[in-house]
Amino acid sequence: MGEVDPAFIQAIEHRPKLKFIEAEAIPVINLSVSSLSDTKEVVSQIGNACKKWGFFQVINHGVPLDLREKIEKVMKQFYDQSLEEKNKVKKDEDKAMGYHDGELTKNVRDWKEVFDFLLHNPTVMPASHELYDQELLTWTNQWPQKVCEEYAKEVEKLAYKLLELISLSLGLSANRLNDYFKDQNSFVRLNHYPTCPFPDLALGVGRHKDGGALTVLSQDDIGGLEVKRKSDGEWIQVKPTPNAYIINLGDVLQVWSNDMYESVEHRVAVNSKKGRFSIPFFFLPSHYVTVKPLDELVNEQNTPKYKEYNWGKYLANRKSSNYKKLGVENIQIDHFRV
Ligand SMILES: O=C(O)CCC(=O)C(=O)O
Ligand SMILES: [Fe+2]
Repeated sequence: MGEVDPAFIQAIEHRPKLKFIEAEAIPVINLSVSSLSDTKEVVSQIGNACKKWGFFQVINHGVPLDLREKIEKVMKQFYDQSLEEKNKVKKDEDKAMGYHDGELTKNVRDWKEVFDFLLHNPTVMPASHELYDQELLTWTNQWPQKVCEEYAKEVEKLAYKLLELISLSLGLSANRLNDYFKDQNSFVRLNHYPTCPFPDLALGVGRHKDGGALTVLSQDDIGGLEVKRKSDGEWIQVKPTPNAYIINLGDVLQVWSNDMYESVEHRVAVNSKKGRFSIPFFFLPSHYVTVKPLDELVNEQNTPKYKEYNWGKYLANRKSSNYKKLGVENIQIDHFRV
């Protein structure tokens, strides 16, 4: 990744900013509750953060710190290997999970390398994104490491806790959304953003919205994640908070909530001095789930704003654009707007 390869260059309007305005920080929410009134307060903070930002951070989240440190160590060891070694567990159009260093976001290459692994190994998925094709297949993990499995299970617990709090914040019962995750496609990504000689031209991950329900992200102390502020479209840095998790809502929650909450655009800036690591857990429904605005949240005045769609097909469609440069934009939730 040494030379200035034009494949990495962002269009001028999407290049990272060199100067940031002083901005109000993304809310930090303390999840440790000891009473019903504490829970109510947390639910209200989460609801407000979901409406205002689509992003928040959580502390006292219950994921053991030593496990997080262990997976960070394993991740660094993995990326320290030669490209030849890493390519032994490469993912491609047939193998959905594994290593890759050539992913694209919106047809521009990202300055990053990734390693993906499933929470549930194996996981059932549609064989293709074509709606007529009913064939299913299984996704499986490569390079299984015990610590990866343990970490994913702990973050899954946090994801359910957040799902329940979000559900309450929408005025629903705590477990209203849980059944959609019975055979979930959730996976963890180990992101490495190497130092970049032209950080003013490239991005670690180009602007995008996460397609799933929720993302539970651990970042190191380098910084680089930027969120598009809903009020004015400014890019705001998410300053690292030690041991916190960053939570953002994905397209599925936007649709379920019928736009009460939105999946907000974000991107990752890189830098020329230090590499950065981050670990998102993408909390994704089961492949057969039909995503549509929840019946409880629509009525005659507030009619459904989205057509229903099949989650597995949506995911398969997104995956198919990760490596190939397409002549068209890849699938976006706005394509399902009524
Ligand atoms: O590395 C980060 O901070 C965010 C990564 C991200 O947005 C993603 O992988 O979807
Ligand atoms: Fe993302």
